[in-house]
Amino acid sequence: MGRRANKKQGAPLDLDTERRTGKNVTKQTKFGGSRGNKSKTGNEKKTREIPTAPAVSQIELIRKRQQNDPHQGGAMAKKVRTKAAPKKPTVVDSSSEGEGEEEEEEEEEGSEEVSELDSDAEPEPVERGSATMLWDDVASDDNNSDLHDDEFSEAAETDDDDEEEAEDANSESDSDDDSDLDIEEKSRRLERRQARDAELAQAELEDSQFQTNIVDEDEEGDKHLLVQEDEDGNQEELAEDLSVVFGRIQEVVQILTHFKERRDPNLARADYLKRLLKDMALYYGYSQFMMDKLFELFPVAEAVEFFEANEVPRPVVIRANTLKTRRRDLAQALITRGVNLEPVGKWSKVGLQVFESPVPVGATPEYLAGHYMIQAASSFLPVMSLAPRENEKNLDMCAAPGGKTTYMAALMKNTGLVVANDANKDRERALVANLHRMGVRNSVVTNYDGRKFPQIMGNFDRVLLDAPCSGTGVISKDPAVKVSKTTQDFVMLTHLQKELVIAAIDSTNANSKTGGYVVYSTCSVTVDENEAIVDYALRMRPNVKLVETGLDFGKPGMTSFIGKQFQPSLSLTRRYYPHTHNMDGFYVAKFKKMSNVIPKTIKEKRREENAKENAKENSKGKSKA
Ligand SMILES: C[S@@+](CC[C@H](N)C(=O)[O-])C[C@H]1O[C@@H](n2cnc3c(N)ncnc32)[C@H](O)[C@@H]1O
Repeated sequence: MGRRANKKQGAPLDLDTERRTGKNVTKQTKFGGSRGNKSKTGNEKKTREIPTAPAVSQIELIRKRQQNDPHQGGAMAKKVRTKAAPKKPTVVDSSSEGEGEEEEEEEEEGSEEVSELDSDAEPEPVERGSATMLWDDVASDDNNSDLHDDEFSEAAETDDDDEEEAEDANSESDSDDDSDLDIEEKSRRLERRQARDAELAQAELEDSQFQTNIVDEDEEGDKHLLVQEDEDGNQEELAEDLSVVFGRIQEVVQILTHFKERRDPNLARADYLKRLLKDMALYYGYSQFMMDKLFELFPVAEAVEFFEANEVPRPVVIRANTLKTRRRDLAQALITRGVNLEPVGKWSKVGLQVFESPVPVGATPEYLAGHYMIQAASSFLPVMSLAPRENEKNLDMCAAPGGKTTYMAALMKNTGLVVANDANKDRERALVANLHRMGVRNSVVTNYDGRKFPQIMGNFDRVLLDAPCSGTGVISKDPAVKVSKTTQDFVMLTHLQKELVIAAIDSTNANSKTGGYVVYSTCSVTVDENEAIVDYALRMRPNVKLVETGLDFGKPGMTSFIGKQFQPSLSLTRRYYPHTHNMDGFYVAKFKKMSNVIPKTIKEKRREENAKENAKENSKGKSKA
């Protein structure tokens, strides 16, 4: 305890410190910090060093392998990706919230299976990255594995030529015997050469469009854009060296950051951005839709930091259950078991960050006795903002599996009432189990659609709406978000979020002596699920206003975004990011309800005025007639 001096204020231990100390729960992925470093060293030269011919031959060899053995070919493609994908963390716990965590462990096994390229036998990959490794893979089939990197490329380059020369020699010696065959053979060879030349020319053309200022433009043979079409006409970039892609990402980021000085005058900003977004989607494994959507939230350089941070697991944090223990006592008990931990930050009196544990954190006697909840640090924030008080009647509208309900109950010291509602019965099993384990006695579990709540039960002192969301803040936990979300998902989710926030406001009692507050939160970083929803609520319910969240860190909410203008008070809301706060991406907004009367919205007023006007016009018309 107390060994760590260099912490980011407020947030759990920052990534750099963890890298330095090597202590963690947030194990470094090969491509986390080290990925950047590797690419930095290799980057400046790499684009010049990788010669064209081997790269193209490489694709041919892969194709040959795919033709010979489809499974092998598929595995190869996966291997390249696996190399780029971060390794999953070894999970040290399995809480009742831990379904996902089990999956993580399984995924880790899965990724090990295809991850031959990560094995100990891997040659020094730095200079040529996975292109070299692919070569290695191919070369090893030919018992050439003892060649070093440069030899790989040269050998590869000459292999084809040698083959052709040998073919030439053979066919020449045969020519005396059979000149017809000779002509046919020569024409076939010519065709093969032409095809190869065309491929080279195509690669050169594509690449030349993205010569950057950093790369020596006099250098030729800089062929790292190996985009091809597969049989279905899809762009296939699997054979591209991902470390080269990363190098190019860094170059383009540099250019975009110092655009005037470094740009190629023939290329517009939009050209660089298009290339960057495509490269980042490929490198980090996002659908283009999700990459575009998340990228637009940040300035260019910060966007890269965000996507990098999503490749690194967040710290494991536990919350001491003050209904049963004190944080100090809990820490002592766990330290006795060999758990390495310390307070999560000055901002919380109940959080502990776990660095190492010889036992699964979700199976200690203290866990089973309900002395703590395994809970992401970001997940403390909406409850802290809600600040429920003793003897209040409060609602947790979307409560399962209960991380926040149990915290609310603890802050209320098991007094008053917490209605813990969720629309999903299955998820409520975990909620009920957690309430029991944590010794919560002031809660009632309900199973309603939150949108119906004002008709079912109202007059709450405080309402927490931890809304269902796309999960773009928790990509390190659930990488499926990178590819699984579509425009339609966002349309449906934001519609639901709007209805829920209105229901949450309408369920709150503005005349509450102690409260009258609503907290809206999501584990997403998109503006449409956050500021846009809160702005909608302010417009539809002028009887609420935004107030300070009471959280002393976090970035202010956005007041405008890509042509959309939000109310200025949106800056009172708070955003949290993995790359800034080393916690899951999160959003918190706090409303104070001023009146139980819902004033008419501007639209409604206009509609009424129009209706009156129309009625007048109609009656005038009738009297004339
Ligand atoms: C972000 S999770 C809540 C996490 C929870 N607050 C916690 O801290 O453990 C969102 C929850 O909303 C629930 N949900 C989705 N649609 C709902 C609706 N219309 N009404 C009520 N709950 C809903 C989901 O079942 C899910 O459990």
